[in-house]
Amino acid sequence: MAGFGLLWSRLPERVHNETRNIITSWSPMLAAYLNPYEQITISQYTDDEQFRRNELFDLATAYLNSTCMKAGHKLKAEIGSNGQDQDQDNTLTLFHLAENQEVVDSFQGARMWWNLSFDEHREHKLVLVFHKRHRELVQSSYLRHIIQQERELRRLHRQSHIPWNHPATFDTLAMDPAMKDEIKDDLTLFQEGKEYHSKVGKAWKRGYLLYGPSGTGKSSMISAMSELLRFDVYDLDLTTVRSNDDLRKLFLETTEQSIIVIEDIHTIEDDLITLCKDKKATNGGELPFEFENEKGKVTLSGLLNFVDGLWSPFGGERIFVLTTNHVDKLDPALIRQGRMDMHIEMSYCRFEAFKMLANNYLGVTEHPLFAEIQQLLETTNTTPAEVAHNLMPLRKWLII
Ligand SMILES: Nc1ncnc2c1ncn2[C@@H]1O[C@H](COP(=O)(O)OP(=O)(O)OP(=O)(O)O)[C@@H](O)[C@H]1O
Repeated sequence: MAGFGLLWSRLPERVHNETRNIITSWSPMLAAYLNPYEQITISQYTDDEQFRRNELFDLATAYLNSTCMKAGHKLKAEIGSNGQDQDQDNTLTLFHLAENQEVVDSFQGARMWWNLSFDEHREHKLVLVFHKRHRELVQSSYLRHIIQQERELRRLHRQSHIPWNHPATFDTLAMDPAMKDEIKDDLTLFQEGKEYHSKVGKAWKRGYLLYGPSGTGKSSMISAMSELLRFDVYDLDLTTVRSNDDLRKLFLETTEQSIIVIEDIHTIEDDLITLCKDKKATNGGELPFEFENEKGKVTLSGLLNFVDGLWSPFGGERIFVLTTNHVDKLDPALIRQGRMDMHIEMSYCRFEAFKMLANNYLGVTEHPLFAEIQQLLETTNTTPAEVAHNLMPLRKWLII
């Protein structure tokens, strides 16, 4: 190489221009041929217009933090929590790889060198270097192994941290059996609809509006959906959102195959509608499509884009569930067909639902006293939650 460098430095005087051009164009190929290593760069953000977070970067970083941590000499530390009560003394020290710390991983006997650094925009990037002969292994197995392992860990982690700890499934959900089947079929059709959605150019998402009084099983329904599809649940707290941009970031934090829930959507709409009405009054009666809420910048159209899943450029499947006790208060634009594809009324407990609850809680589907209970349920508005709550004392009666 030194000889080659020396020769190169002498070239201007000795070699004809054309020869120089040939050598110049050949030298990168020659260098690539001689260099036995290849590299893959994984940036923190994607290059497309959406400037999304690159999921592979996050998964690979998590993988390195857990798998190769012992090999790193330069680490960064911060205080984290174990996800439970923040006031308890349960803080953890979290370690991360520091910038420019190289770590080596080994996969099926092949060595992989990783380095975390900054790109020209001061965003983080990971560089993976490996021997040429492992190219196939890296492309077809190693990266897939990282993605699968970390997604599974994330799923388990999220499941243990989301407040969605309803154990309900469609089997235990007490509601009209025909409606239950319709919802299950709709969900299954959606899950199998990847090709259809890409063919018609629609985001692969489906919206469900769950409405009904408190205690009729809206949260239980979400749990049943997540159990049926094996999707994660994100319960979004929009009260902390300050702008459309925040809303977009929140959306981008969610992963594919997830159920994004906004509970009590009417409370958010209340803000918007009140302001909307105010503007209407001062705006010559024109109802503006975009307006500011009390916090300043969240707009109805931002909310609509959010539930339309428009910020998901590659359209991984997502389900949006809005719940409310006051369906009449919602803006028709938010719940129109195509945005909220199915409107599901969760209603008071009637006899069919009662029998399911009795089976869940007591293991009985028939009893002489049921006729009386049926009458009672048909003449009162009792929620399934109230029935469930009272089934234990009822046990005594039913067994006599
Ligand atoms: N349809 C139902 N089938 C089975 N159990 C139910 C049903 N509805 C309510 N329950 C029982 O009542 C409890 C509370 O119901 P859930 O939280 O699902 O109601 P909700 O409509 O989401 O109420 P809220 O609007 O107050 O959040 C559940 O944990 C479950 O035990």
